[in-house]
Amino acid sequence: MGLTHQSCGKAVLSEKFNIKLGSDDELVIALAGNPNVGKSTVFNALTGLNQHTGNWPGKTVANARGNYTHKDKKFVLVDLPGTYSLLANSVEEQVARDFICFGQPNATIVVTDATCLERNLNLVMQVMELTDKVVLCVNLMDEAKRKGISVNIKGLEEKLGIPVIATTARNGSGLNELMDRTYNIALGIENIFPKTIEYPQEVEEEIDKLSERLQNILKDKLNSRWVALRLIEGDTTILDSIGKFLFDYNTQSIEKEEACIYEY
Ligand SMILES: Nc1nc2c(ncn2[C@@H]2O[C@H](COP(=O)(O)OP(=O)(O)OP(=O)(O)O)[C@@H](O)[C@H]2O)c(=O)[nH]1
Ligand SMILES: [Mg+2]
Repeated sequence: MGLTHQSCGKAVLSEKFNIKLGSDDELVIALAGNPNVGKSTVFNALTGLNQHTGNWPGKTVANARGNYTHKDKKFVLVDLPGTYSLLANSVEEQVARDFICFGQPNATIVVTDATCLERNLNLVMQVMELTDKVVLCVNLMDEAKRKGISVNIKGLEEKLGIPVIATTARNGSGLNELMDRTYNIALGIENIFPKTIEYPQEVEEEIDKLSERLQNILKDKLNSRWVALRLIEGDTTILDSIGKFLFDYNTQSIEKEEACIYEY
């Protein structure tokens, strides 16, 4: 058997990401976003920790983690490195991708810059392709206001089908609502209808064929449609990560199962 019971779920968090949950009902929240959009500022405000923040990109290169309590629940918040995509073009992208894929967070908050939202939405859509437990935090609202930019938060929420919250993390504005909506998504309280991306028919047909085969291997451990898309794009780094996080190294079955993906 390639998939081991122990290497799934909470055990993966502990063994592969060194995140030990205090209790079984503790919830894990990932904090993703482009570089320099205020992720660590949100992280510090929520956890009371002092993750380094500054005015230049690329400071958070490993996963920092902290805790906060909201209402009756304890949360572990994981501050991911800043990335423009999840396509594993860099170490940062791979670290962020692997955590969202294999850490199985109960929700992922994507922090964005209100002054250049369009560029930031690329990552939001990529995260939405991977998981439907997404919360969009539109940060730096004070800067947007200063520049005369207004953001239609309700309109975004309707178009994307996920919670969208305006924040100015530097002064704490909007963070309570961010925690409320994240709580709802993590616990499945709020009904959401995340927009799905549909590709041209011939691509969709290939996705269907490949993801059906992947489903047999991945079970429900990872979104097989998303993996199929990565493989169609020629990104095979996901196979290394699947081997590392979901399967035992050293088993013949993984070789057989990976070979079966490659054969396709
Ligand atoms: N004006 C304003 N500045 C903010 C806000 N949030 C964060 N900042 C500032 O933006 C800069 C970057 O913030 P960080 O929290 O380090 O950003 P980050 O996304 O963690 O950056 P990386 O880890 O490099 O990806 C810092 O100077 C923050 O003080 C905000 O809402 N308004
Ligand atoms: Mg940071």
